[in-house]
Amino acid sequence: MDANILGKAEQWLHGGYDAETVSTVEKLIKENPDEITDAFYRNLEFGTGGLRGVMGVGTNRMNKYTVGTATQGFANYLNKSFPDGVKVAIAHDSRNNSRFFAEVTANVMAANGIKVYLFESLRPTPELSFAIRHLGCQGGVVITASHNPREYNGYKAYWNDGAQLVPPHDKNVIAEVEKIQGIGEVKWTGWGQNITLIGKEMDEAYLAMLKSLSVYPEVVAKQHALKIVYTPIHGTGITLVPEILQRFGFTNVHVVEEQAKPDGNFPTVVYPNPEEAEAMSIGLKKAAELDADIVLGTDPDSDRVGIAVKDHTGKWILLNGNQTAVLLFNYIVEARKRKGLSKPNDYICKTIVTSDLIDVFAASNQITCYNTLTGFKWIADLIRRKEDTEHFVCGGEESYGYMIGDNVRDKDAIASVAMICEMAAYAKNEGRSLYEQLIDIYLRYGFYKESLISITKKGMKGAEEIAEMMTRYRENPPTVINGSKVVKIFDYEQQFVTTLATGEKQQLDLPKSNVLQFLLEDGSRISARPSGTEPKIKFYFSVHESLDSVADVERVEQALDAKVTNIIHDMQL
Ligand SMILES: O=P([O-])(O)O[C@H]1O[C@H](COP(=O)(O)O)[C@@H](O)[C@H](O)[C@H]1O
Ligand SMILES: [Mg+2]
Repeated sequence: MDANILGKAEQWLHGGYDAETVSTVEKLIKENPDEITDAFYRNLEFGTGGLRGVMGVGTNRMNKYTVGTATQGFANYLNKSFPDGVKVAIAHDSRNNSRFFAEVTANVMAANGIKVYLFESLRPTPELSFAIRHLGCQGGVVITASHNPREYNGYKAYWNDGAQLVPPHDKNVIAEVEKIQGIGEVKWTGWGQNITLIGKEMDEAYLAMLKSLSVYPEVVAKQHALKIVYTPIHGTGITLVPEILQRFGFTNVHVVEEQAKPDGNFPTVVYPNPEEAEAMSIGLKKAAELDADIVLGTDPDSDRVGIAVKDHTGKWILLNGNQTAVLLFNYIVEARKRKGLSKPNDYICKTIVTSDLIDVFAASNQITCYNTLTGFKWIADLIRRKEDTEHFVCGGEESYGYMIGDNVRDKDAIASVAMICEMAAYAKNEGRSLYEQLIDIYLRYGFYKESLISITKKGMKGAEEIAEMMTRYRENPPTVINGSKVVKIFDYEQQFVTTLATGEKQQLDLPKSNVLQFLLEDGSRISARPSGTEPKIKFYFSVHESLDSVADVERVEQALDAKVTNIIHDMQL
C-alpha cells in the first residue's frame, strides 16, 4: 500500500474520531488494503453535482467527518464572503443517513454563527433552490447523491442565487476545507442556536410559484382526466408531485404504490434512476394495466424525470432526455408565441452533450439557444450572468433534467412533471399523442437519434484508466468513423476546436473541462467525458437524417440505429 495513503488512514486512528470509526479503519488497514486505498487516496471533490461518494470511513467517503469538515470550510467561506451575516437553507432526500448528515450540516453552520433554515423532513432538491431565493439566503445544502446507487450519498452546495457552486466559489470552499487541520477545528454543535425548522409554508410558496408556470390551465381543465402513472422511485417526489398535479387540475393520477414510500435501500430497483428502464418497469406495467396516457418517474432528489408514452402502435416507449427536452421546449416556445408572450431577448439553454436538434429547433424559431458545459450549475450560471439583459425561457439536458423559468436555479422535476402532463393534455386536446408530436418535430427539423454508453471503472485505478482513455483519444484521435470523415475535433480541455481539413484552430468560449467531441462529415457527433458524479466514462452519440413522411419513420429509425451501432464498433467500445 502507498505509504502516504496509509499515513492518511492512520491519522484516523487518533485525533478524536469515534470508537466505531477507529475500529473500522484498524480492521480495514489489516484486512483490506484496496478499500483503504480507495477510501483515503484523495478527499471528496466537487464534481458535476457537488460532493458525492460511497458512505463509509475515509477522506474519500461520505461520513460525519467529511460532511462536517466540508461544512466548516463552506461556513468559513460564507462568513468571509458575506460579513454582514449569513443565512443558509438545508434539505435532504430519502437516502440512508441523509437526515443525519443534514443535521450535522445544520449543527456546524449554526455553531459558526450562521442562521439555518432546516427542512423538517425530506424535500425535493429544487425546493431547496427555491427556498434559498425565497428566504434571501447566502447559501444552501442538499444532502443527496441524486440517482447514484444506494451505497452513495452526497452534498450539493448552493450559492445565494440558488445555484450550485461554480468557480471560483467551489475552489474557494475546497481551499477553506484544506486549511482545516483536524476534526478538532470543526465546530460541531450548534443545536438550539439559530436553527429554524421549515416545511409547510415553504411548500405553499413553492407550489404557488409552480402553479404560475402553467400556460394552458383551461386546456388542463378540459383534459383533467388524462391518465397519469407516477413513480417517485422511493424518493422525495412523493412529497410534492401528487400535490402539484392536483393543483394543476389533474384528477386521474395513479401513484405506483410499491415505490411510493421513501426508502434509502430503494428495495424495488437496482438503480433509483429514471434513466434506467428497469427503474421505470413497475410504472410501465401499471400503465399497461390501466391503459394510461403517460408514465413519469422521478429520481430520489426529484430533480430529474423520465417519461414513457405510447407509440403509434400502442407500444409503450421510454423517451430519452433529449426527446423530452425538445418536446418540452417546443411546447413552451410555441405556447409563448401563441399567447403573445415571446420577447425578442428570449433564450433557451442546453448542455454541449445534449442533442443538436435543439439548436436547429431554436434557429428555426428565431430564439437564441446557448450551450454550456455538462451540469445544471452551468445553466444556472448563465442565467445569472444574463439576467439583466436577456430573458431565460427554459433549459434542459440529455440526462433527464429540465428547468422552466428562473425561480429555481437547478433542474426541477416537480415543475417538469406538471408541465409535461400539461403538454400531454394539450396534445390530447388537439387529438394527438406526444409520440405523434415528437415525429412531427422530426419531420420539421430532422430525425435525431441519441444514445449513451457509460463504462464503469471504480476506485483509484479506475480513475487512472479513465484519464488514460481520454489521453489516448486526445493524442490519437480517430480520423474516419463509420466511413465518415472526422471534420472537427472539439477539445474543451485545451479550449479550442480544430478543423481537420485546414488545421485551423478556433478558441472555445467555455471554462476548461475534460470533454472531447468528434464531428463527422455526415453531421454525427460523438462526445467523450469522464462523469463528474460517478466512476464512469461516458460516450454520447448523436446521428441524424432528414425525415420526409410519417411512413418513413421506421426505415429512417433503423438506419440511424445501424449508424450508432457502427460508430460504437468503430470506436472499439
Ligand atoms: O446527478 P444529478 O441529477 O444531481 O445531476 C448532476 O449530474 C448529472 C450527471 O453528471 P455526470 O455526467 O458528470 O455524471 C448532470 O448531467 C447534471 O447536470 C448535474 O446537475
Ligand atoms: Mg437528482
